[in-house]
Amino acid sequence: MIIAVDGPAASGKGTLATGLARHYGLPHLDTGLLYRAVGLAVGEREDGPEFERAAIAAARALDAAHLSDIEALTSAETGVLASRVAVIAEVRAALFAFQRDFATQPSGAVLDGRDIGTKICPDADVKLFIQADSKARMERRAKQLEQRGVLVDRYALYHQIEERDARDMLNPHGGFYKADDAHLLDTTLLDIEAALRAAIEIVDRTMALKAGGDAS
Ligand SMILES: Nc1ncnc2c1ncn2[C@@H]1O[C@H](COP(=O)(O)OP(=O)(O)O)[C@@H](O)[C@H]1O
Ligand SMILES: Nc1ccn([C@@H]2O[C@H](COP(=O)(O)OP(=O)(O)O)[C@@H](O)[C@H]2O)c(=O)n1
Repeated sequence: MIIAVDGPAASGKGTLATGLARHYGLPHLDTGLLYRAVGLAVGEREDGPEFERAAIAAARALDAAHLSDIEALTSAETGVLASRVAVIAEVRAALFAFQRDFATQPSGAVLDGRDIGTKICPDADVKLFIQADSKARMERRAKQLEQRGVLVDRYALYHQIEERDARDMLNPHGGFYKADDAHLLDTTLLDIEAALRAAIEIVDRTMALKAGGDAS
């Protein structure tokens, strides 16, 4: 079984993907980490040919060693860098095979990101599109960073998230929209347990329908 989980920044897709992977005993790939690793490798530079060249080279050279510094990878600044490298078609192409191979391993898999249901796994068995209102998402991300001891400027964080969401939605190579066959799950009013229960229900119902069973 392949489960695709997409959604905007801090909507809770990683938390849900982790929970679904645990529930169904599937491996999980957080594809945002790949873009973050490329962004981190390039570092702060102005947009332009040099930035593009460095990003493409970093994407082609990416390996597991680049995914270990979780603190640097998950910072809000690295998130913005990730969204800047993510608009480069060659970067997305360089990361495609790794994601596709992960998705199609015999065990099945859960992947979360922006384009899993549209581009990486249009054939996924179950697609979830996670949504939550932007204030809730900012507050969740702020708390997540504060728990790690990061000093958070909520005003700046809100704008970083908005900037990133806008870039992702307009990304001509990104595929960041809800696939027609994706199930929308709004987690604004759900805590983590309730959101996971709802996601499991969707997966079970979808798989039962596929098997020709009656899930009602
Ligand atoms: N339904 C929820 N209610 C409250 N907090 C949540 C919920 N889902 C996730 N979180 C918290 O919000 C933060 C961001 O969640 P995460 O799964 O990393 O988002 P994403 O992968 O979409 O960026 C984490 O600290 C997580 O524990
Ligand atoms: N499948 C993916 C995953 C991430 N990304 C890009 O990488 C950035 C960081 O993704 P992420 O999933 O780690 O970010 P959060 O939603 O966790 O904040 C996104 O803002 C996108 O620009 C992408 O283009 N495609």
